[in-house]
Amino acid sequence: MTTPTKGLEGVVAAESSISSIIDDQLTYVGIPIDDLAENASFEEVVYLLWNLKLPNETELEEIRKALVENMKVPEGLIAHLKSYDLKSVHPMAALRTAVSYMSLYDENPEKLDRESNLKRAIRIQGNLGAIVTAFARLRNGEEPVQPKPEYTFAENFIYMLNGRAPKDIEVEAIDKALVLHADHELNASTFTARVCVATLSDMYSGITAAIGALKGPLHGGANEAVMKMLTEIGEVDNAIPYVKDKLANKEKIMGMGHRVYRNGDPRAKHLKEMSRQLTELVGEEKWFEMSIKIEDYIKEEKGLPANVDFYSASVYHSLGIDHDLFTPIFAVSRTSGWLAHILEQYENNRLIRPRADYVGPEHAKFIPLENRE
Ligand SMILES: CC(=O)SCCNC(=O)CCNC(=O)[C@H](O)C(C)(C)COP(=O)(O)OP(=O)(O)OC[C@H]1O[C@@H](n2cnc3c(N)ncnc32)[C@H](O)[C@@H]1OP(=O)(O)O
Ligand SMILES: O=C([O-])CC(=O)C(=O)O
Repeated sequence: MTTPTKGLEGVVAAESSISSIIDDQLTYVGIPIDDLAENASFEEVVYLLWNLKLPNETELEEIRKALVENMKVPEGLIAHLKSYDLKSVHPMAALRTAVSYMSLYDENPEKLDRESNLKRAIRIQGNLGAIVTAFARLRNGEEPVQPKPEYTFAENFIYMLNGRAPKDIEVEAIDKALVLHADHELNASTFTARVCVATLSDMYSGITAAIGALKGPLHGGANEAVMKMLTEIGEVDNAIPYVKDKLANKEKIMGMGHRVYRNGDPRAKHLKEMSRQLTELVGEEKWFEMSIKIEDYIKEEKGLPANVDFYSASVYHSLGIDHDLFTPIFAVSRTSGWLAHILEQYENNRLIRPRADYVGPEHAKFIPLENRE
């Protein structure tokens, strides 16, 4: 048996037409992420990822309407969310459970043809937005807000979170963040989703598994951890002593480093600029200034770049979003990518089952219970 590659680093485990990272450049279906971040709405990206082409005007309007329709919060789901211990449960745990619960209301989740799966994908994508916003409101003692038919996905997300009309700058920031987080080749949560559905399990199982993988602080959970770190640092002058201390204790600096990018995550600069603008707008420039100091120091000392999670933290914080909702927002966006990969996996499926290099004891004897220490 060959020696395993720790963490599967550099291992090519699938063919995919959805997104690529080549020479530190990210594309969705061949389109550079910078072009999408500057010009595309989240709905356009969702359509692109699922159909491998940009939508025309009619197709775009159709998918926008279908997503909004599915952002309506089903009564049963609200009742289910209300049954959680809302004050103590983490929203990622709530989301993971709620998506699994959704499958109970699908007439036949095992019907896996593309048409059924595309309908299901719309339902899952829309409902994700509804679950996160409804959960956020319910735990504050507020009733969930239903989506407005004329709004985009990003507009509705903000509206359903805050219960008031979204501001232009909020829509710009959330739409951009949703576009930037939508897909990322074979990251840990997407791989998880593909492994899960490659057993021919259903889409809800794939998304539930993926949410579980995204939740961890080495992956999507890092954005919440970045804000925890910035809050602990408190003031700009404390930033360098804080990270020096962490590095001296062999602790990781959240939002820094990446398995694939060596010279920088191309998504980070868009969020960095958004963070600059938003922190200035709310008069809390310190979060941006602290972030720059940390980014420069870690680049200099460790040669590590800031990843997508780093500046998204100060962006969401400036929008007044609760810190534990940062990763759920990532999940709402990445669901579009997970669904695209699930569709792709079903279309050319083979069970994913690697081998392990056994390093445990050999020729061990069975000891009867009464003789064990
Ligand atoms: C959307 C996303 O998922 S983006 C990633 C989000 N995660 C984070 O921001 C968490 C912080 N970053 C990390 O933990 C890592 O950089 C990862 C998980 C993203 C990538 O990890 P890997 O490719 O496995 O690198 P690994 O953890 O093996 O680190 C390699 C070396 O760089 C160091 N290193 C990597 N990231 C960091 C960091 N953030 N802070 C300090 N040191 C780091 C490691 O300590 C290790 O050093 P060593 O060789 O002296 O032991
Ligand atoms: O690709 C990765 O390993 C992590 C990442 O940046 C993402 O999922 O967006």
